[in-house]
Amino acid sequence: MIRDNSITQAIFNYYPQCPRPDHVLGLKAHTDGSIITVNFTDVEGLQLEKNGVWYNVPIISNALVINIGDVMEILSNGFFKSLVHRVVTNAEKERLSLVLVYTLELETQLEPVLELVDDKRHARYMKIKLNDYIEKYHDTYATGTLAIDGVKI
Ligand SMILES: O=C(O)CCC(=O)C(=O)O
Ligand SMILES: [Fe+2]
Repeated sequence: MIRDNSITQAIFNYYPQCPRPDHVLGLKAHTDGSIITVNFTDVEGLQLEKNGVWYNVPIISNALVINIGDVMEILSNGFFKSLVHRVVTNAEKERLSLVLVYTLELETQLEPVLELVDDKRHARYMKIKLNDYIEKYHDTYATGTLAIDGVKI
């Protein structure tokens, strides 16, 4: 499924020092629209959400943080969950992260892989072309909802 035209994006995120971290987020809550995202940073700020609680992702020297993205959630029929995460700002330090976003060819039809669908476990995500999913992703990002919720059956 991952072919020559599969897309990998490298994104540098820069978060300047912020005098009011209690008022300003670095990046609002979202899931990634990727298969996986690899994140390299050496300053805290990334948080993930579980059951309504935000947890700090610790910095481990020279370690990468790997996030599961929406495409993996769809392909795995929900076995792997795409994580909601955000970045908070910091009054003392600026922060830089390098994020590698791995995804598929834009023409790929996303749907749960057939081996993970049977009578007992029906497909939990509707079929959608990656291109169309990305369009939904940008629309929902702007409105603060999650694209993945819109393709659940
Ligand atoms: O800056 C970070 O650590 C995370 C950035 C992020 O979540 C993203 O680019 O999707
Ligand atoms: Fe992200």
